Amino acid sequence: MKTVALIVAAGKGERTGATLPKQYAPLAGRAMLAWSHQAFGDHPAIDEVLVVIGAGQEALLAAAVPGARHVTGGATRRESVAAGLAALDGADLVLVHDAARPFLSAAVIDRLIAALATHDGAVPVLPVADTLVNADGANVPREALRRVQTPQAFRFVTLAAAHRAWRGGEATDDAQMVRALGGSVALVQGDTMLEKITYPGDIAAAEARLGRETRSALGFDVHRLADGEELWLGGVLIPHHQGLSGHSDADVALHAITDALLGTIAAGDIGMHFPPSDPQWRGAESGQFLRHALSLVEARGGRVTFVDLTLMCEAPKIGPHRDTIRARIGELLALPVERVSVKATTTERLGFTGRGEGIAAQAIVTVDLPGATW
Ligand SMILES: Nc1ccn([C@@H]2O[C@H](COP(=O)(O)OP(=O)(O)OP(=O)(O)O)[C@@H](O)[C@H]2O)c(=O)n1
Ligand SMILES: C[C@](O)(CO)[C@H](O)COP(=O)(O)O
Repeated sequence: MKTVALIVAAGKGERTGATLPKQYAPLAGRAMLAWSHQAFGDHPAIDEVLVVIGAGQEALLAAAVPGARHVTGGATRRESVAAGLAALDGADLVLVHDAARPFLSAAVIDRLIAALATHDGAVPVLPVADTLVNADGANVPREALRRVQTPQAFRFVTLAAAHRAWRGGEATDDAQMVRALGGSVALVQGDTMLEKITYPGDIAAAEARLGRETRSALGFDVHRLADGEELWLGGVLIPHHQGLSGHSDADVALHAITDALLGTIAAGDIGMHFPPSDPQWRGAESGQFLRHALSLVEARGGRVTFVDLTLMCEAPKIGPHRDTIRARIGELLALPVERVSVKATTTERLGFTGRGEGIAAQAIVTVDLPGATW
């Protein structure tokens, strides 16, 4: 069973009033399209994601979702879906989704796919919460009405046939075409997070719906002191009769901060991203590891708000270098120096640090991230 997600992103987004098509506009730190693309990409039941873009939008797509598979769409949403379907070969199920509905949860995808066991199609819907009137002001009973969202899931052959057979003008969604051909379409529970971004102010409202969360994570590292090595701490070369040896320039402080930063987004550790076995990292400047971790956090719409570093050693004395180290860490993280704390302690001559065999570092990094959990 092959299940494909088709994201239609060929619109102009004219109702937002902005010149940049809305699907490429930044939303909580990344392009709107990237949110649903990742939601599909992360879902175990989705085998492939195809994006339908507007003519000439290749560069915008490459910046939003590097490497995304794509095809060029048409002048209307219906034509864009048809272009996407024509580009698919061998799909069993297809989920057609608006790039303009960025916050797609795995639960919605699950409900849609489950409903296809008994129906030709399935759409997520929400009840109407407002009192409704028609344009003349007469009340319209709302109990029987639902608001229809996307993704809309179908058996591929049914949707392709519905598009081929459609003669009814501009359909506003795909489910009505399938119903017109006699297909059954299940209504499953939608999600308020899936609201479509259409008008000015909708992006700000979506970001507010998403909220923000604060996360803190810990990093810890140790390196051995050795003769004939340079001593780099926090990106600063410290004059000392010994230096640290090990991975890269063995800057134990930057390694601890890098691990903490990776920890805030559960992105593994420094060794995973920069394997010590890889000769290109021998003697390398550790600031680049920290900047890489920062770029991963920023790609998720996160920003660092505070760093607290503790160095554990008998010597050298850290006090005279504290402010230089703080300034360098602040520079690497684009963080005001007031948001970088550097502390040092001896271990009372106990253990390997106490015997002067090595230096240990511990860091806690706090970040502010979009509140999404998918
Ligand atoms: N020719 C079109 C028109 C729309 N869409 C996509 O269909 C979805 C829903 O359409 P809508 O919200 O109406 O987007 P736009 O057409 O871009 O908006 P506007 O009408 O304000 O220009 C969007 O993801 C949009 O990119 C598309 O792929 N091809
Ligand atoms: C497909 C859709 O999102 C379902 O609600 C909606 O019909 C798209 O409408 P638009 O006028 O193209 O924004």
